[in-house]
Amino acid sequence: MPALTTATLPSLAGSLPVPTYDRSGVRAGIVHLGVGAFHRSHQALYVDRLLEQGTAQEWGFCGVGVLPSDRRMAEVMAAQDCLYTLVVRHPDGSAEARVVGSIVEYLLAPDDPEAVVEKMASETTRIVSLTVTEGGYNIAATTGEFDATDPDVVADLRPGAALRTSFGLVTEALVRRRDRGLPPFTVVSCDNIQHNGDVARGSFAAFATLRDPSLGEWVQREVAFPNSMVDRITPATTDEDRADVAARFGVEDGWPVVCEPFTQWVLEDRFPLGRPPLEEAGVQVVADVDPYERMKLRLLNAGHQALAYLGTLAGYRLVHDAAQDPLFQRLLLGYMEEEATPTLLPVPGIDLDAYRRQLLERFANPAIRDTLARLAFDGSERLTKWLLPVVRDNLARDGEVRRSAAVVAGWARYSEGVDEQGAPIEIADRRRERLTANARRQREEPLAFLADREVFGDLVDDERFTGPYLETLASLHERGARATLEALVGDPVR
Ligand SMILES: NC(=O)c1ccc[n+]([C@@H]2O[C@H](COP(=O)([O-])OP(=O)(O)OC[C@H]3O[C@@H](n4cnc5c(N)ncnc54)[C@H](O)[C@@H]3O)[C@@H](O)[C@H]2O)c1
Ligand SMILES: O=P(O)(O)OC[C@@H](O)[C@@H](O)[C@H](O)[C@H](O)CO
Repeated sequence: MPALTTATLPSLAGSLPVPTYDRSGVRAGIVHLGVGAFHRSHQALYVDRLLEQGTAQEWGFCGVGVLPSDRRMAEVMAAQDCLYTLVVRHPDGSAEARVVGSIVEYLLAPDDPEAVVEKMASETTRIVSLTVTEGGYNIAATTGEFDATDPDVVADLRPGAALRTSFGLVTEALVRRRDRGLPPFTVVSCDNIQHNGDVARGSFAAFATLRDPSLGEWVQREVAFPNSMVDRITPATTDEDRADVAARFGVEDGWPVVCEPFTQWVLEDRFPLGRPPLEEAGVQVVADVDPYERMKLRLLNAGHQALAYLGTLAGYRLVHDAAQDPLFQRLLLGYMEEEATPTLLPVPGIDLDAYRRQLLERFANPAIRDTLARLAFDGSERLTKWLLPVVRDNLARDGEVRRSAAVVAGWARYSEGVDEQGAPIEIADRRRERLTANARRQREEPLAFLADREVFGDLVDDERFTGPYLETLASLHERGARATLEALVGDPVR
């Protein structure tokens, strides 16, 4: 079976679509930091479509791995000439795939930070895009301030340091451009954060200010950070996925990507140095992304949080298994309709009822085999940024918070690190030690988990929230997740 490389593309063309454009003529006008599953199922595919249409030769990607853990990706990228297979899986079990060619270079920053900085500083780079996860912006959960105490950030501020962080690399590249009389590139965050462009601006400007206050002002003033909403459920690739790609499409790919059919990208049009004609590939280019972001983060991503912890406690491990359970469908629909939706802004062109129902179907897609563990990863960076804003908005308007409180109580119970059968739960969270220590005290001190003000702010002081929270937590301890949910969600799915 042929391994995926430029040389084998012609022989693969009979089994699946491969790039028909001349990749050697594609220039990397975009440097992307954080080439993981999502970048490869989403942004890289949109540009791949444009390359097929012949309208983006200046806009290929140079991928960058910022962390040492990106070494495996660097090896696969090197072995496969940056090519990979993207597999779209439908609920009926059918799948289609294509080989994506829009990433034309890849650099691993820990091996050669200077090469990464020079790539971004070069005149041909006009956009730097990011999928570095919610934690990648170093924003403290409750203060919303940049965390300058992070050891890697501190190291990157030392003159002459081998740069380790996105902040260090991007800022150094901006300084070089400024010194060379080149305009700054546009920075596009594609992470799941409300106002992701504004948050990126805040973090990069805060880091630049630590280097030199006038540099921080310059970043604030001169660098464009458009906001974006991005959506496509993309699980982590498994060995079964690799075997499936080999069996179905006859190609040996070291790191294919699997995703759902749905995809959406809503983007603000602030690109002083230009951009690819993304609307020709299906991107919605709008003046204000805020309503779209809010809708997606509060319905989809907070909905994922509702499945992650309570679903695991109820014995599920895969997202679709939990999402097909009528109890969870009622929980999700009730949360979305009665708690999240009243906190949304009007969303142009979107029928929210249809959107919610489509979400339930997307979650229930059995072909994706997404894991609850992926959704539960780093809950202190996710649940806090997606679900807690819904709670705070509802408390401000005297709205409903019962289901949100149950989800937080589910997270508290989950953080004890032992499931209802006594088996260990692996807590993967940067604040793991604190979270588990607090959770393990809560049988004696029921508010111990919620009292962590760095994570929850002053929610612990509001009885309208602590009331349903404590009730659910006690029920989870006494009766378990299923019985708790049965008592919580009454209405059948309409
Ligand atoms: N997977 C999805 O379904 C999906 C959908 C929409 C948006 N997103 C966004 O994309 C992000 C990445 O998701 P993914 O599925 O590609 O994950 P992934 O684990 O496959 O890849 C994450 C990448 O980010 C890098 N990274 C992590 N922390 C970093 C840091 N502090 N500094 C620099 N780089 C860092 C990793 O090294 C890796 O390259 C998510 O956190 C989310 O914000 C994901
Ligand atoms: O990727 P994260 O860690 O930000 O969040 C986990 C999931 O909720 C997320 O990846 C969704 O699958 C995605 O946002 C769908 O577009």
